[in-house]
Amino acid sequence: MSIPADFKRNEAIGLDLGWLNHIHVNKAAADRRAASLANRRTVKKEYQAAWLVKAIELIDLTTLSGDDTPGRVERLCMKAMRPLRTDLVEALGLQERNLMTGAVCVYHEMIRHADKVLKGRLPIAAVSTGFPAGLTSMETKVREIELSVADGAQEIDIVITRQHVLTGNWQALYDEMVAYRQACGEAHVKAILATGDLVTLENVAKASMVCMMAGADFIKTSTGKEGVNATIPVSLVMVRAIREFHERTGFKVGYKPAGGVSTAKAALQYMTVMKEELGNEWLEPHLFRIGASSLLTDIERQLEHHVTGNYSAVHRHAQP
Ligand SMILES: O=C[C@H](O)COP(=O)(O)O
Repeated sequence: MSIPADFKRNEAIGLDLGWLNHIHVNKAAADRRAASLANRRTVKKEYQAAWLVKAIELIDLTTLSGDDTPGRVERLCMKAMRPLRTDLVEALGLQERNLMTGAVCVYHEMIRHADKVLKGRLPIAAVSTGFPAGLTSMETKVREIELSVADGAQEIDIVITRQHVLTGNWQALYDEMVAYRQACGEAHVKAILATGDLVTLENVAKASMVCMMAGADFIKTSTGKEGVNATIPVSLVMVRAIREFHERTGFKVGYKPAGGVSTAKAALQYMTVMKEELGNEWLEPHLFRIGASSLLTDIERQLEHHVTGNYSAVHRHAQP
């Protein structure tokens, strides 16, 4: 992932409870705006193909299953480095682009297997801090981050302690996020809010803001394991928090919807949210990722349809 040379990484600015108390979310308005974005006619033909190619570069290609094996992770990494079949790359004129996904995302135990294949050509993101529930001890969680960084993860996807949000204990959320960011060192940290557990959009907005105040590089919706994962209304609330944080502090924080984003159409919707709410700068991998295990397969099918006019069966596309 290339980060612009003048990019200034977010840092802890202190917990501002006054700012937090002024955060309110109009749910009806967020739902209406989300519906209008979701129903909008998306870009067509060549433009759509270009957006889908771009979407590939934004994917954190993910496998987070209890039955993950070194072999599966190695196949995932090969796919991340060569996400499209050669005939499609040629037909789309992408030979010079060196197309790859944004990163791969795995459990700690799989970092070294990913590293064997990727050899630094793509970032490895490791989920951490007792993913997905986040209910191990603080000491264990911080150590887990340190071990993943030592094994070669350049990005750490932490899960927040949901009870801090549900009980309004913003100081505790701030403190844990500061500790995680510190343990990450140079590795970038994505704060998974597990929005499906947070009950209200106002909680989502406040948790987003506290994590950014504590130095999160990215805020991310979900682990993929909650009952409800990424949605457009939640995304609107989170990207608007990012916009407000940028306006007030000058820091640019990234966004990662994750969980259940499995179709090209959904990817285009999330890209539209980013473009309309934050602008083109937030359509680059240092500020936007889509966490997904099966999205790439659908994008490849849609691009094949663009090239040949036909859809192939899902099983014809190499899957990790
Ligand atoms: O962080 C990424 C998610 O765990 C992936 O979820 P998914 O398998 O629904 O695409």
